[in-house]
Amino acid sequence: MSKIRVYELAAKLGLENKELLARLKKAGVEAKTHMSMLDESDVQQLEADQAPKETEAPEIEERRISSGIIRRRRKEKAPAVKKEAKAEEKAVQKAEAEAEAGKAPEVAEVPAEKPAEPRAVEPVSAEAAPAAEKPAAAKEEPAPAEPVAKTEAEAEAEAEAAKAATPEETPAPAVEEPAKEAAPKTEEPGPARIVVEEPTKVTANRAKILGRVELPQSVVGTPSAGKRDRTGKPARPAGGRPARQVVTPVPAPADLQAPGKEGRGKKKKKGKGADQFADRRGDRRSKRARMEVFEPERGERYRKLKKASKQPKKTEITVSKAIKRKIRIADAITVGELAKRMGVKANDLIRELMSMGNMVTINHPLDFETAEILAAEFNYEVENVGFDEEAILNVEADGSQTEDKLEDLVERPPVVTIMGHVDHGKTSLLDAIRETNVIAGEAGGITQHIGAYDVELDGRKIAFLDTPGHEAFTAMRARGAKVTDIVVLVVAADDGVMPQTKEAINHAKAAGVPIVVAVNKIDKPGANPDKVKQELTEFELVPEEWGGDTIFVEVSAKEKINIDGLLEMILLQAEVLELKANPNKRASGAVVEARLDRGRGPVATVLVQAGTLRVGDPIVSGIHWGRVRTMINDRGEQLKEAAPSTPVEITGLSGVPDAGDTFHAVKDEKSAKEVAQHRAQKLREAELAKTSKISLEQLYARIQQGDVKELKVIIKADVQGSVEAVRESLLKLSTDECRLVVIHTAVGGITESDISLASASDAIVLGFNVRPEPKAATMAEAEGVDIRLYNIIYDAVADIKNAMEGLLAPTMKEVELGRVEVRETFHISKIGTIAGCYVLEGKVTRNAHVRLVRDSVVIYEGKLSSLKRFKDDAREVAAGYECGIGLENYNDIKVGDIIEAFEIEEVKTTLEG
Ligand SMILES: Nc1nc2c(ncn2[C@@H]2O[C@H](COP(=O)(O)OP(=O)(O)OP(=O)(O)O)[C@@H](O)[C@H]2O)c(=O)[nH]1
Repeated sequence: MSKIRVYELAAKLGLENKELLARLKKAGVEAKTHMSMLDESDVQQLEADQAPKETEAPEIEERRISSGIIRRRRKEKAPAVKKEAKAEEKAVQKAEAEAEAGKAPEVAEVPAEKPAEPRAVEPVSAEAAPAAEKPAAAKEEPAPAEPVAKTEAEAEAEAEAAKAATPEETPAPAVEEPAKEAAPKTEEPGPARIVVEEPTKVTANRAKILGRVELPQSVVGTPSAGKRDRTGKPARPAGGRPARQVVTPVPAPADLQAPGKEGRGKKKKKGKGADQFADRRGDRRSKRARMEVFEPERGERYRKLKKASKQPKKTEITVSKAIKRKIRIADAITVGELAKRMGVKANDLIRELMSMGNMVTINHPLDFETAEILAAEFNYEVENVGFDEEAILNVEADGSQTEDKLEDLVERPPVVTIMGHVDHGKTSLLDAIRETNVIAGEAGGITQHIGAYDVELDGRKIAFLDTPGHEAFTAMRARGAKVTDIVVLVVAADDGVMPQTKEAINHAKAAGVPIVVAVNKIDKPGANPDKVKQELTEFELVPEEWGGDTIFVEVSAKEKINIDGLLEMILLQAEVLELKANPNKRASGAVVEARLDRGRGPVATVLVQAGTLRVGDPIVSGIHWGRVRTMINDRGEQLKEAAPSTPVEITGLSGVPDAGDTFHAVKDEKSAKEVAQHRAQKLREAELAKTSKISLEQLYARIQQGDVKELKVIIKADVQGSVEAVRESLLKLSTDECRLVVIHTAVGGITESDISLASASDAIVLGFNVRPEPKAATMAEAEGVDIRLYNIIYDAVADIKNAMEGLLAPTMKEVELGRVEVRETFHISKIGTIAGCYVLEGKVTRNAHVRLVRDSVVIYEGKLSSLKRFKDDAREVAAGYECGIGLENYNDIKVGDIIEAFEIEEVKTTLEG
């Protein structure tokens, strides 16, 4: 090498340009910048200058920590490296001393470098190795690339310390392994894999060297030291410096830890969170590294443990605490939700429910009781935290008023509904009453038709509901309102008892409301009140003069004859009923009718049944709530308050409630809103649940549960004879467990009125050779009313008997295909009558079963003999098309008849509720 630039040399020596420049300057070599050129002589001069200093440089602070452990701290940076190296030699020194002889020449080659020059670590020490072995028996494996301190002087100087240290070191064979690893690494550093510290000599003892890795850390305590620590690798020269191959006597663990702590402390001060973590991580790693070095067994254990902890845990079946086994539900819960809360499979719940006789799906809502029983099976408890509406409304659980103290009760006017057959004079009678008995002192108010009104007779009031007819009456009852105290049954004296008269009687009886009979139109020439009385005895309405207890009043609505007499009798009946209410509490009652007024918003006519309603009262009705804004009566008078049995029209509700909804005045608007919202929620749930009314399928289960003590039946048939025959047969089926009660019978198709009665009374409807009117069928479906249609009385009786015994066989269910109207008929000789039809809805198929219905009565049931579209045979004809239909063996088809097409499907009886 002839010439070299400063930076090249610096790189070669692993020094900073600056540092090298400084050294050069010191050595008297002129070099200005890193680009300056140096001669060989310059370099030698530099080396010469450095060499002697080396020996002095090492300045080590030594402290004996415990027997055999000496902590050394380097005081200066650069030179320290060498010092340590030398200092550490202890273990080696002897070896060195001897080895020197052999080594010297080698080292001599590079004497100039010694001053601090790193040296390419080459397979140098082949020779050194054996030498090293000698001194420290424990230290085998002379590191080939080992840099070693060589200077004799040093070696000697340290010999002493070394001796002291050796005994300790030797016994640590574990150190050897890491040492091996360390070795190659030392080679890597720096561009010029230099390592050797000049003054030192090659030592064999590199096994320990590995451990030394720690020492520099402790000594330097710089961040870079921390890093080294973390990787667990041997020290790497920071900034490209050669690693210091320092052999320390066995580093004391305490000593080792200290630097780590220090480092951490420093970082904390810097306040760098991320660093802290990194540091901690590093610390942990170094700890492990140490563990591996010093406690291999423990390290192994640690690894195993770690491995074990990573393995996925096996699922353990745990039994939750008692408190967790309590499920809080609000009134109802679906099967799926309950399963989820209990942490069991929904299928298991469904299986359990099936074993309890309930066929349900995952979305089936369970009421509190069922949920409670079910949960108990799984060791869970169910708590009903449902919204306590009753408490807010101050009513009993069944919706009735809470018991008032006797002294609080005062007499209240009766509430009357007028019923009767069409045209028997209901409206006329209502008008007559109203006109003749206006409340005294009325100051010319304009009559308002608010759906109810009250009249006064001798200071005693009577409230009349303005919507005559049993349909409205029962509709209200079906909604839960028990409004009417007395039914006035209007029967035209010239007409007598008619079908609707009968219906009205049955509806009133089903509601348990007493009847006052008004025999109307007595002014008519053909009037025969006695005939009416006679006819009514059939219905257990026997006049008092004939020994019965029914009040009969003969009136003429048209001529206003005996209207007061009727009122008198109504009041008399009311007295018997001892109608009382407590006016001194928050009002409650029923909605008689309601509508949306363009100007005033929702308007409702309510009948106060208890308490006193005042303007400004917060109220809730159905799913609506609000505050009473205005209150008027049927005479258009503004009222401030309304006492029991007063019908008033109010505004202020948030929406239009339904007729028959109850209303309650509550403490404040907030409560009103809460109740309304809760009801809306329940309504949605009910929609989902669609709990049906009683049906034959569930009759047995319900009898068993004690739910059903009597089965109410409505019988409709094509002829009176059938009605009677069925009634007789059914009544004989009554048992101790379940009594059969026929609440209504009539000839004719099944009407909406029948369905509404069945719905209100939880009855089933039996039809013999009759069909439900289309609207009635829809209503029955909506209300969940069970309609059973038969052709043969025996079948009906057998079905009910079996149902009561839980033996209801699979039943044949009709699947309706379509309805066809007969619009024309043609008689074709030899073939018979062909009906020209129009398919109203659904479809009719060639193989369908059909039923010919005339006025809701089944005239024929059988099969089609032909189905044609124009002249062609058709397999099916859909709604909106015309077709020609012939019926098998039946020709008496008439225009206006309805042909119902259906298929028969067998349905297994289920116990699903
Ligand atoms: N002669 C006579 N006719 C009466 C009497 N009451 C009602 N009418 C007549 O009977 C017919 C029917 O009377 P409404 O009051 O409409 O009978 P309704 O029962 O209300 O009839 P619907 O509303 O159709 O159910 C009317 O033409 C009345 O004028 C009465 O006391 N005497």
